[in-house]
Amino acid sequence: MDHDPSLLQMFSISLFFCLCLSYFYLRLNQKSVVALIPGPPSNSWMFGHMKLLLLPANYGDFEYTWQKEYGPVYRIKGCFGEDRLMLSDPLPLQHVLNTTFFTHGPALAQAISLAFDDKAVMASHGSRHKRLRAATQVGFTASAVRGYQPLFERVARRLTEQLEKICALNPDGTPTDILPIIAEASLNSMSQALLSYSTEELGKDFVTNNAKVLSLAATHSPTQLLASAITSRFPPWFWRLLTHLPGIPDFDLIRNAKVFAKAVGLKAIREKLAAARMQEGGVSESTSEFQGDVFDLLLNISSTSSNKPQKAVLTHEELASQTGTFFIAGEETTTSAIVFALLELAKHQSFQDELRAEVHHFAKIKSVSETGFSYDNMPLLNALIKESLRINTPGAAQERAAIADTVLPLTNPIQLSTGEMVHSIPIRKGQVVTVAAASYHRNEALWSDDAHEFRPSRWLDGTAFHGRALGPYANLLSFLGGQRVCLGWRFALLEMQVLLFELVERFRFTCSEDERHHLRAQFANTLMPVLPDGTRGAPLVVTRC
Ligand code: HEM
Repeated sequence: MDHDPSLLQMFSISLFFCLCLSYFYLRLNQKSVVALIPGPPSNSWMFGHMKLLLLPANYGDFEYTWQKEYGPVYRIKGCFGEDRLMLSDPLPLQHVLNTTFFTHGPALAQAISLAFDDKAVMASHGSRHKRLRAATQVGFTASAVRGYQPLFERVARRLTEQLEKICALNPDGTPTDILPIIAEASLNSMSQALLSYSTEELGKDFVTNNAKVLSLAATHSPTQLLASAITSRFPPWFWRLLTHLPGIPDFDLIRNAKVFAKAVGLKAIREKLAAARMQEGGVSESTSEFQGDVFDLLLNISSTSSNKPQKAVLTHEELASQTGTFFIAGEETTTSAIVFALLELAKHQSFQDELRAEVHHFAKIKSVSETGFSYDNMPLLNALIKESLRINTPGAAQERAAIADTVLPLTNPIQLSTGEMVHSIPIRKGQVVTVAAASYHRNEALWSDDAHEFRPSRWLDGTAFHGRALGPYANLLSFLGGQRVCLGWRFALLEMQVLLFELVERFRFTCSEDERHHLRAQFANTLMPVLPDGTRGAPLVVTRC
């Protein structure tokens, strides 16, 4: 039997189109497994759970209850009906952080792209991110950071002098808001250890714009949640273009902050290279252990080398592009960590007394032998830092999105709403997940029944979680982990150790029951203490001891 070739052709084409249509129909209508994972009900299509997650009176008011009810892996609704996964189970968290299947989630990527230079390590991806990380890491290794200790100690002395004056002016013990004071010390630590600059040398333009960008990032409202949910779906070039539109004050601010930060970086590089050239051929004047600040190390001019600039891995342009990121990433996070540690001390007076005894003991050792002394040898000081970072982690929740289809492994199986038990979750490209660091730190299955309590002794009696390693420090997710692990985590820890040591040695911190009751922890970019009127602040009674 003869077939009409044109009929056969038409039949093949129609079959092909039918198959394509069915594929797209099935793909669009195929319910993702994530949609079948149990989670809290939502009564708002527009906001989903985002207001409850990000704008509660006290961070975690809802999230910690959801974790208790649904376990360490559950589904929540994002804005406009989107399904999102909340993760505080170490096994899928490891997959998210340590593999290349995930990148910054859309809202986080948008914030990073707006705030940071596109050559900055935090805003880079793929091979460029790898190269920039490897190059910038040089300024943040254990031995490099040890070299910054005298700089942090100088900042700590200035901070204690400032507090002495406040105590002298305030003998009746009215509370002092310590947040701006610690923020200033943190900025000072950054400028000293990064560039060997005083805060004044950074210039007024840079300091004021930086502060404004930080306070812009610190405001969260329902409207901003919606705006971010919509605009974060646009490609990054679109947001960058937006920041160049003149006449919009917030964009002017963001643009200026980037320009000022880069200018400060370029100025520091020029000055450092000129100073190194002046000493070229001469013997280094430095006899101290100070090898140089972060920029010296990244420019490959340190006092232990011949001071002759050698070929650095970063171009000067690339190094200057990191300035704003280092300041923004390091300043507020460290301020939050130190302020919360002081608030915990104010709430736990007997622990504060024990810690002060330890500090006085080590201060004697330090005064007779700098070499025999290390902040790492102080059990209570380090227990305070770990416990406070666990309970008040500055980066409480971090958004990630899958860049390819993948499968999330689970520690324990989950029963889907269909009744089926699953041991892993297939994830589609684009799926948004939350690395719920704060929930992970309070996961009772890992940290025991008292996970919500501040109990520093857990770090000394072996009851802190010692399981699957997450994060670079104490199994905590405060500095995240994997390829995006915080570049400055050792820097931040030493800064915290030095500042807390000096503060506890000289001052007692207290707060009334009433003030304690009114303080809230809110998360907008960073977890911060907030006063009843919604402004950030941490009023404590500071007395000389
Ligand atoms: C207690 C203080 C600090 C905390 C809690 C903290 C936390 C974090 C977290 C959670 C991330 C990952 C963000 C993400 O990918 O979603 C991060 C990244 C980063 N941090 Fe920190 N940080 C602190 C201090 C610092 C300091 C002092 C510096 C620099 C001097 C710094 C520089 C960076 C940089 C450059 C990144 C980006 C790394 C990358 O994308 O590869 N951080 N930090």
